[in-house]
Amino acid sequence: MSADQRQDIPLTVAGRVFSSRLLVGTGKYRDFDETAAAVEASGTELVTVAVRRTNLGQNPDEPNLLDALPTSRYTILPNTAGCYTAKDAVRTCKLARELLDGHNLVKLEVLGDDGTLYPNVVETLKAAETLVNDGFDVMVYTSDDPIVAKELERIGCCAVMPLGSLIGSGHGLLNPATLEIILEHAEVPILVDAGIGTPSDAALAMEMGCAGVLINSAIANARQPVRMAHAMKLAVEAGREAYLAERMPRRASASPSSPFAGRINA
Ligand SMILES: CC(=O)[C@@H](O)[C@H](O)COP(=O)(O)O
Repeated sequence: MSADQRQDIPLTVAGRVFSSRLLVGTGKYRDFDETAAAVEASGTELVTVAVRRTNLGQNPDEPNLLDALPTSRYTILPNTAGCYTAKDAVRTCKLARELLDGHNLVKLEVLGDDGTLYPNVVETLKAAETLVNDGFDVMVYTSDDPIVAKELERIGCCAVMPLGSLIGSGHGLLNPATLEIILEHAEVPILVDAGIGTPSDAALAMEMGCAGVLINSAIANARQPVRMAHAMKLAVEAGREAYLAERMPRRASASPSSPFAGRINA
């Protein structure tokens, strides 16, 4: 391997090493059995859970997601879905830390409104700073603004997660140009979070050099979620391989597959 070839180092987030680059959300499934089957088929090791919507032991009389997704097998990534202020998001992360015995890896998302679920970057920056200062390892959902992404990195977030498109929209990567700028300047892992609709979207994000992708709706809302989870696994792996292999250059003109020189009867 020549020195300038891309190296296949595993995904590392805040010192934790993961062999899968696919992160999976746990909302929108029919029940915990379907969640567990899809999560298994995805090959993920990192599963995100909305603390405000999912029972992780807060309600002892109801089914606990951690029985379906044991922490011995999966790293749980509590997220602050449903929080619209920095204050709420920080409180939710502290609750998660208590429920999960001091676990400090969280996914911060502070939303702007119900209609778009677009991140409120002002509140996100505030919450990120508070959480980092309080010892949390913060993976942060944000807009695809390169300046905001860099600022979140400066604050000390361990991974930055720009949206591909709106949460649950399935529109894929609507703005690859800004994602490219974020990737060019990043010194922490960049993972696309939200909007992936189909495996080709996930593969494209990986081909561009994203460290991983987080997918919920495209798997849970597929007609066959378990099958789609497997398809997403393959797409993320293929996209990563393509990134490492480095694609051919795009050319303005045609280039014959077999050379003209030495043609029979030329
Ligand atoms: C599950 C999660 O944490 C969210 O960030 C979001 O739901 C992911 O987006 P999609 O549902 O569009 O994949």
